[in-house]
Amino acid sequence: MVIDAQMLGYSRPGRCKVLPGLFGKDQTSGTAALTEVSCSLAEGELLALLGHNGAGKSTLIKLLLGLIAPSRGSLKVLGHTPSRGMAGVGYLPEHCRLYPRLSGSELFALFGRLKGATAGEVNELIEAFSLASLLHRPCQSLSKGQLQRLSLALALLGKPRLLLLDEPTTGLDPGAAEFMYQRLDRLKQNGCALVICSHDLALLEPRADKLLFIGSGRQQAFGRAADILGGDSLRAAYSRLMPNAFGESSDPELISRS
Ligand SMILES: Nc1ncnc2c1ncn2[C@@H]1O[C@H](COP(=O)(O)OP(=O)(O)OP(=O)(O)O)[C@@H](O)[C@H]1O
Repeated sequence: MVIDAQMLGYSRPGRCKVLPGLFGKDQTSGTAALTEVSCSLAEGELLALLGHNGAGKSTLIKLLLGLIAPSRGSLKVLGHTPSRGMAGVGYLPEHCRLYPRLSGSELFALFGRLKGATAGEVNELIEAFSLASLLHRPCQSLSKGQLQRLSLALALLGKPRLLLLDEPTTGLDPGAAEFMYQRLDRLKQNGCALVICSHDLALLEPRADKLLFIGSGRQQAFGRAADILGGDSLRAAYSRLMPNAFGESSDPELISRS
């Protein structure tokens, strides 16, 4: 099993106004950001992580990456308790902050060394992502789509067995988004497990093996896509499972203000 999460919960550390940091180590006294999430993912499967803005999707990704530790429940990634920078896991963040003045070739050299990638592997990625003509430009001069292509190629250094992608197609034109998903399809066929957090339901629908819906930090549904959809479109299932999904804002903070 690539991911095995049981009754996972995460509370943000509380803050004391009089003595800041008083509750810093006592995570149970903070705000619950994620509650009772149970899910699993095997090799070559794609899990679509769905939910409204602020639902807790990125928080779950941070738990899977070992950037934050669960407050409750158990979590294993590739058979281990997740830890920062663990081998076999690639990550494409929503806002990719690469060193702006470094060129693509410098970034490949840097991250390639960190991830133990061979020169052959780097060259394969440069070719697969059509990056050769962009490699000598500082990455701050690249367009959104070019930067996203470079970022995904960098995330694949070290041949990850699990790839986590947070909004991989936001801001991409339809051609660039399709290119991105074609690359992801190929990785999946080669056995890589994928977790994709995205609001682009049309691109996710034909590809997702499993669906995890999170609403206000709480799991609304998890299972095989075919079982959850039951013949519905992903948009219809989203609307059925997530109250106020369309039309009105589903962000509880916005609802309470309206
Ligand atoms: N560092 C932080 N400190 C305090 N609260 C935070 C922090 N990061 C996120 N939150 C809050 O936790 C909740 C879940 O945030 P999260 O980023 O996981 O949502 P999301 O589902 O990824 O949203 P989006 O689709 O908008 O990216 C939100 O209410 C958010 O405001």
